[in-house]
Amino acid sequence: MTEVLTAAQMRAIETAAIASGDVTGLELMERAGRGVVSAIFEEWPELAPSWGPAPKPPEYFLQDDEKGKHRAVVLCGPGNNGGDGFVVARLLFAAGWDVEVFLYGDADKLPPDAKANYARWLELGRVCAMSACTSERWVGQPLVIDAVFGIGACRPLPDTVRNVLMATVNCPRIAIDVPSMLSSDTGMMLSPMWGGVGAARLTVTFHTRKPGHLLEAGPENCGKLRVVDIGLGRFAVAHQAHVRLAQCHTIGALGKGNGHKYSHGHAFILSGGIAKGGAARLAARGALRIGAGAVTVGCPEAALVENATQLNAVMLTSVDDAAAFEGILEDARINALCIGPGLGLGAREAALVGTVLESGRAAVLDADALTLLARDAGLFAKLHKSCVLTPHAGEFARLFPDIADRLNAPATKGPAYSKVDAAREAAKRAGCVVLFKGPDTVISDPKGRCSINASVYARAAPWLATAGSGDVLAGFITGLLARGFAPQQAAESGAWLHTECALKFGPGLIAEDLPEQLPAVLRALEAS
Ligand SMILES: NC(=O)C1=CN([C@@H]2O[C@H](COP(=O)(O)OP(=O)(O)OC[C@H]3O[C@@H](n4cnc5c(N)ncnc54)[C@H](O)[C@@H]3O)[C@@H](O)[C@H]2O)[C@@H](O)CC1
Ligand SMILES: [K+]
Repeated sequence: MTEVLTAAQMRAIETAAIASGDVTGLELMERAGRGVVSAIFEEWPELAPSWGPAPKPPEYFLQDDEKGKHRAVVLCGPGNNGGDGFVVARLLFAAGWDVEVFLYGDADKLPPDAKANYARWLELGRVCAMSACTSERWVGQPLVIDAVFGIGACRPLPDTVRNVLMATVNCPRIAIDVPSMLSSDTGMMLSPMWGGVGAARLTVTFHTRKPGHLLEAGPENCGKLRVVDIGLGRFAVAHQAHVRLAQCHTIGALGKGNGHKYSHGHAFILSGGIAKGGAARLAARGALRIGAGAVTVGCPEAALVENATQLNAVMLTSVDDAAAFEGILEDARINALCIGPGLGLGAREAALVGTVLESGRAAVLDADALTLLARDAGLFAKLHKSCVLTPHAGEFARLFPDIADRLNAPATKGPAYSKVDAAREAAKRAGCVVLFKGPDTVISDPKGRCSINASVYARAAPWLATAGSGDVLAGFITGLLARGFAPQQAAESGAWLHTECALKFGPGLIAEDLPEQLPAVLRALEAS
């Protein structure tokens, strides 16, 4: 499932499923609880009930010496996340575990399905108040089930809950749906936790990933992430509101068929002056490798010799000023532009940004071009729907200071404002695609169509944090624009391929390596 759903969308789907008569809320809660227990046993098969000789448990799961039982402590909250917790408690108990349950909140005020499962648990064991969950409980490191808050968490944790969660630091903790101190819409910590003690070992969520699993502090706090199917597949949310996981679009379109080089597009990369050309050259290499038929670097006359010694398949021409560039753009075959990497921030460069935008051609604006846009509202106003902006967090804050402030403000009440919301608002204001970079890159078009390229979990590629890697990304997107990809698809596919190239190379990666991984990555993609 490539959809990523917010809390509100998840609730809408649940409501639609129940209204259809297909399933009750109680049944969904049962499926959720069963899914959590199955995920635990799949993750640690040695804990699953077995008819054979008792397998040796991992060291961190205490076996009660007398009874030989595994031990779990289930921390339940006042909503349906707590309800899932009561189901898990019952199922672990049925599997022969020793289970203790604590509740934050008033049992009389539990929502109906949670209350039903609370009552079922009471037939098997006790429920104590969260304030009675004292530290001796954690001796021997029982399995901790965090069912305090799920998608309903929207403000800082109550002290009682925060203290209990902090005290479980040495225990394996399984978060139901989302770790309780994390906003499922934003991935931001609702309450600070010292030195990562909030991190779960495993998070089991339902139906789809939520933005908070992928954005900001989410990945480092979820541990492993598992998505459990609870049978909501046929209930959809309105398409415009969708956020999807980024993917590579229409890879078939990158095949070269029988065309000649110019039928595969001509990308033009503008460069800075002497000793500043490396970034543009990296972008050019990326554009060429990803499939643009021809790529040209344009630099000031004084930098021609330097660039000529470094470029072969990439063509080179001098662009001393905006007037010269206007002349070059009379060649209608130039169909994608890239400006910003290593560009500089002077008058020549600002004028060039203006020419790029006035040409109406598909264009990637990165690095220094973003700073120039932030400085000049007149330039910003020239952005159009064939542009792609590729800011990292600092550049984003310069371009959209009010949006960045809103994004960084602590959440005190829901619904929270996420990196997805920020990218959408920025794209709408700019009137073009915005690719907001990070390990959790968010790509949005002005209509709010949005995807997340998450280089996290199995796709974590920390080696991408290397000088010049953003220049290559700008080149990838420019190359895809030259091949005729729509801006949103070019940005999304470029970001996805960028991560894949980093994964293919692995540790030790430098920016030059990225384009060189593309042939193998594209071949594998074609084969799949
Ligand atoms: N939506 C669905 O399709 C399904 C939801 N299920 C479970 O239901 C959960 C959502 O349940 P709810 O909507 O009841 O939400 P939660 O159980 O996440 O929490 C909501 C309750 O906690 C309170 N609360 C939130 N933050 C608080 C804070 N910091 N301090 C004190 N109180 C706080 C809220 O006021 C509300 O009473 C999901 O996360 C999931 O675990 C599952 O049972 C299966 C299906
Ligand atoms: K939780």
